[in-house]
Amino acid sequence: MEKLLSTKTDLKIVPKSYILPPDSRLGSIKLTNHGVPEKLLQDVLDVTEEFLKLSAEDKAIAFSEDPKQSCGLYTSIDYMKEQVVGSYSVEVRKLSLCLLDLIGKGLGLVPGYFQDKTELTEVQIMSTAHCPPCPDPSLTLGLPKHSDVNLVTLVLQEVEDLQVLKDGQWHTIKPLPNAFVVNIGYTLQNISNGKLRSVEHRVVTNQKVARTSVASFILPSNSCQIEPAKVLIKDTSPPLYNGFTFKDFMGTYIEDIHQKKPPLERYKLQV
Ligand SMILES: O=C(O)CCC(=O)C(=O)O
Ligand SMILES: [Fe+2]
Repeated sequence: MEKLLSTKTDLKIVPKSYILPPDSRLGSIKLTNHGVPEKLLQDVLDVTEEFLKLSAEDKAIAFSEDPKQSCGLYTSIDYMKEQVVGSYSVEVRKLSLCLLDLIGKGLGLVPGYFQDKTELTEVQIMSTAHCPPCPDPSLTLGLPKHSDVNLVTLVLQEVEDLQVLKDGQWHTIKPLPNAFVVNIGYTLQNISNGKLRSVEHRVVTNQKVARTSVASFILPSNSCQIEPAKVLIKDTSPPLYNGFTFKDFMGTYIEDIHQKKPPLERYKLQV
């Protein structure tokens, strides 16, 4: 994979095992040997944990109700920390786009499908989730059950509390050292005309250790039109979903999540 990052357009070197189907067992891929330096992975988790250990007053300085407001304050007081988070976000974006190239190849899309239409992968959001040890894990979750709204999410995790739902059963995704967990989001499910499916996941709590994870999401711009890729539509495989602008989908996604409805259901076509 290291080679891939520097020779992105030459996909002939990709071993078949990197191309679809990913992990058909659980619908969630563990990505190793990806070329992002191990030290950078550890450093970004360390910087995140340091931030979370700050006092509530210090963290409040970086707080904003506005989701468009970036949290630059903490890392910008320290050049080294800014470098870590900056380099990490660049590397993880490169890797995500590379992965989307491979997914596109696996689906039979034209080379560069995700990157040539720059609007499709214009936005990157990084988030962190922190769960302190919980005296009674049966009483609460770290993150409730959901599927991601975007194209792909790369999660760094060290503690095994991430679970995915498969055939009505929750399965724990065991962390592998220096690996990313890759989750497919609803936007990619629509583009792939259902060939790839977003996976429902949640984070449970545990009694013994605190857990911190760092997730990076690749999303379209708000005005981007999302629809099943034309090359995937044939007499034998009609479109499964209506198109939408990403902004409209974000709105209905939030509404449907609150009402516990599957967010792509209202866009489904009768076939
Ligand atoms: O913390 C994790 O392992 C998962 C995070 C996640 O699912 C999310 O932020 O959407
Ligand atoms: Fe998620």
